[in-house]
Amino acid sequence: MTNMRPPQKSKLLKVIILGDGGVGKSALLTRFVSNRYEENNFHTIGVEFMDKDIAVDGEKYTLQIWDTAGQERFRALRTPFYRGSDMCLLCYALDDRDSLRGLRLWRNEFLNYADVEPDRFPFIVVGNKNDIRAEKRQVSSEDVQKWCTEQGISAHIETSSKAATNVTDAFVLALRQWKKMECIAEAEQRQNGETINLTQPIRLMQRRSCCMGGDGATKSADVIDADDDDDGQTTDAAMHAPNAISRHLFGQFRSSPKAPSTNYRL
Ligand SMILES: Nc1nc2c(ncn2[C@@H]2O[C@H](COP(=O)(O)OP(=O)(O)OP(=O)(O)O)[C@@H](O)[C@H]2O)c(=O)[nH]1
Repeated sequence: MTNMRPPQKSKLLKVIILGDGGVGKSALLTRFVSNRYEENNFHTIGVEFMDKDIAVDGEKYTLQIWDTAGQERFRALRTPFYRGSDMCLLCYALDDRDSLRGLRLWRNEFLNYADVEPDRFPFIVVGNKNDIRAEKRQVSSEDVQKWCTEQGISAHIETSSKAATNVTDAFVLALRQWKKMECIAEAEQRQNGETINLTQPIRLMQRRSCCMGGDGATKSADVIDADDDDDGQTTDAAMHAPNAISRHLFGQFRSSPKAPSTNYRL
């Protein structure tokens, strides 16, 4: 006999990162999962995913994060992988005004192929490259706030994969948005008198299909505990590079180099 609770199983959640080519989606994923940054990244072709364990508010999650090709010509390669996503990071670069405007198309493309309810799906907006010099910045906090309000998105955050700023926070923010949506869905189910399966996340959205990577995914060796900090903020310094990381590619790379703030208290 023991009083010990059985080890808590972590929930597997599929996260998708969308945005124009070159805004830094792959850099964000690499920084989050393996705490590395490369100046000369390759364009993604198709999609690739990596897993990362994270603990938020005392609960464990495995985030299966899908990085997609931002270039228009790879549309057909990326869209089949949208279904089954639990949350979406819409990513733009702070030195590229057009990449913020482009998020409307990204959101529409996602809604179209993922077949989810627009008002019930956890989107967050991520402004990457906030390490750039002030004179290079093309998007102000007011611009992004206005855009988010127009689109009905309640959370945005600025990050820098290069300087390792707010990267973990961006994923925690998305996770908290997902939890918020789950709570709303659960409350609605209760109101409607439906049976709630407490072992499963509540799904308002169309569910995942063949695109999940399952057990074959390589996971980072370390676990981020987003609750560790005294002030409730997560920090990238809390991350450690894992021993062996590999990406699961659903396309290939081609080798051509390319050229903190949030509205949300975590
Ligand atoms: N200054 C700065 N540059 C960054 C940052 N993140 C990425 N970059 C630069 O932006 C380039 C493109 O980054 P990627 O991560 O490949 O962009 P992507 O959005 O994945 O691009 P696609 O694969 O074409 O969709 C990198 O090679 C870096 O030079 C950042 O936080 N700050």
